[in-house]
Amino acid sequence: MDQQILLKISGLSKKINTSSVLNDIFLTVKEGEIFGLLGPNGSGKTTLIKCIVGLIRPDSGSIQLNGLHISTSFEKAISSIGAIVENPEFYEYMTGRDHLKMAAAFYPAADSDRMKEVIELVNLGKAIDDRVSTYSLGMKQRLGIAGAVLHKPKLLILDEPQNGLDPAGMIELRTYIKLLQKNEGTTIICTSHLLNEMEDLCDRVAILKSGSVIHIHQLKQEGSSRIFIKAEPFNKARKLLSTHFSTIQKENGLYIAANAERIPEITRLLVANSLEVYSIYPVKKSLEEAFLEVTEGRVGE
Ligand SMILES: Nc1ncnc2c1ncn2[C@@H]1O[C@H](COP(=O)(O)OP(=O)(O)OP(=O)(O)O)[C@@H](O)[C@H]1O
Repeated sequence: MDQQILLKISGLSKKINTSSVLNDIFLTVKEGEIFGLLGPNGSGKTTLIKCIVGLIRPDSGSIQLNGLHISTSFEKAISSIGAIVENPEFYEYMTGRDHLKMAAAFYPAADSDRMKEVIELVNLGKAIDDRVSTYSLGMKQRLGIAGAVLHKPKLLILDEPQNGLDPAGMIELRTYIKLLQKNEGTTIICTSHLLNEMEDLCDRVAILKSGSVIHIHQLKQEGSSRIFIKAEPFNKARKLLSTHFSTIQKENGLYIAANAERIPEITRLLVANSLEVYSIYPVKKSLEEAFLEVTEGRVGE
């Protein structure tokens, strides 16, 4: 079944002073997915997030959350969003629990059971009663997330949450974001300039450059545009395949440009030509490859 669209952005543009910071953005985010906004510094990620959460008003275009226009049904639409824009800020002398209590005061649904639930979800354990001054940056990020999901938002937005984290902190953060998606069905939008991190975390990624979406990359997909083949005799296989497909030789195998559905047909072709097939499987295009292709302007979506 097709996933429902939770967030729909159409024709969004924003100028700050005289420069265009967002240019005619079209995006849809599906319910339950982890969606990445990937782009270099200054590409417009934070500005786009600020438009979604109503911190700044776009010049044109529309943003709909669950079918509600942010511009006309702001309060209702925003009530299903939790967000951390830029760094989560805390009072160092207060405990993690004090902060959660303070945030819970805004949400009638955030009772003590929910508080317990979110503390478990981000695994703050006993540290929740320690002062924030004793927390690592990773713990602060997790406390920020706990506060942002107290009201069980449909959509959680995290702006560069990996900033300043060490590799272990990043792995930990990724684990909790994925847990939220799995256990609570939360849809998550996450911005970053870290390509590998986005690849490990997201289901889909939009690549931004100078305020425009230049590519949307599906990471967890069934289909594939390349197939890896190992067959013997190697030279005979290469000659045969290169007459039918665009072929690249790498290590001890061949990559051909074809979709996974063609594997049975290709296997038959190899066998009919008396080749021994040792391996044949689809290969997903990595985010890095897609990123290089679009930023070097070689292909579109
Ligand atoms: N309040 C502002 N005044 C002037 N220029 C701004 C303002 N906010 C953003 N910009 C400009 O808009 C562009 C996009 O900024 P934005 O912060 O959205 O990018 P970003 O992709 O989030 O980058 P970063 O990773 O550095 O936060 C930048 O060129 C920035 O200088």
